Amino acid sequence: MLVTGNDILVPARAGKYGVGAFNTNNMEITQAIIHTAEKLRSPVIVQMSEGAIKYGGQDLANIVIDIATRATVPVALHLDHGSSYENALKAIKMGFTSVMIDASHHSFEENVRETRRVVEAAHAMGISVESELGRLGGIEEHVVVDEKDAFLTDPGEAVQFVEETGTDYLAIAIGTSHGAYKGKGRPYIDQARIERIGELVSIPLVAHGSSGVPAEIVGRFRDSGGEIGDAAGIADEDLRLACQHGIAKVNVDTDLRLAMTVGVREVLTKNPKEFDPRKVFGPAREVMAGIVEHKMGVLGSVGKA
Ligand SMILES: O=C(COP(=O)(O)O)N(O)CCCCO
Ligand code: NA
Ligand SMILES: [Zn+2]
Repeated sequence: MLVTGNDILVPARAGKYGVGAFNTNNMEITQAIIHTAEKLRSPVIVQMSEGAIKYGGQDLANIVIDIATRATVPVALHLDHGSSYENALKAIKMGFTSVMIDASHHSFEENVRETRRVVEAAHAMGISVESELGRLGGIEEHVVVDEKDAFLTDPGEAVQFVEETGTDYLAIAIGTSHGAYKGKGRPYIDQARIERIGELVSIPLVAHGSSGVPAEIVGRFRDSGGEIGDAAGIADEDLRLACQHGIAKVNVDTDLRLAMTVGVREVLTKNPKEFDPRKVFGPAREVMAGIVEHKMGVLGSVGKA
């Protein structure tokens, strides 16, 4: 059934488990996400970035809304990294049940102002809101402490931000970063900081940049002709621990992008004569479903629907 982000994330925070928020750009990705959620009896968030809305528009949103509405587990459709009040409202008009206003690159005051505007409008329409405080960005080991503080979310500021905006859930900067190159070896996650913020702030917390970039998928990507450098993602153990301390929404896009590409490359390189789209995108759907299944196991959302 199609529900709001709060319907999924408030129980997740209370139950100390995480819920995957997976980005989609087409039907097969959406099916891999929602069908796997149904198979595992897990709630799930399907999210579209502004780029995905540009790419698939209302056509894609309708595919997600239709599959989510008929699903036997709770599914929310979320606007990822909404860049303006106008875009957040447009998404709500398109049928989104959760929206992010990402004003984290502005000053604290400007972020509060912009976020509060979206919260008031979204709440008037029964839609829940994600906002962000802190600078997302991989923290290399060599970064000295005060530079880390300049990037990562300050617990005291988080309390003030939540009070002043009424945001429903909060994306915090804890060392993760977007993409396949999150740091050398095991990327640094500031668990103490998550724990501190989780103690002070009771709303669900959001971890962006949480793809694991699993070595097995990276290996298959290279073996099927893909080119990728020294890729590294967030360790499963770090994610599991973060969900014990208040992280409830866990954003994953890169892992699905890699999985889809591996599925397609493996078919096309092994069967050069193949040109049936079902034989190309079907296997890709299976690889993505495997990624979704693994992630739900790590986050502890299996059986929670
Ligand atoms: O936080 C994330 C996902 O992060 P990741 O790149 O680790 O999958 N997102 O918000 C998805 C859009 C960013 C482009 O990947
Ligand atoms: Na941001
Ligand atoms: Zn993100």
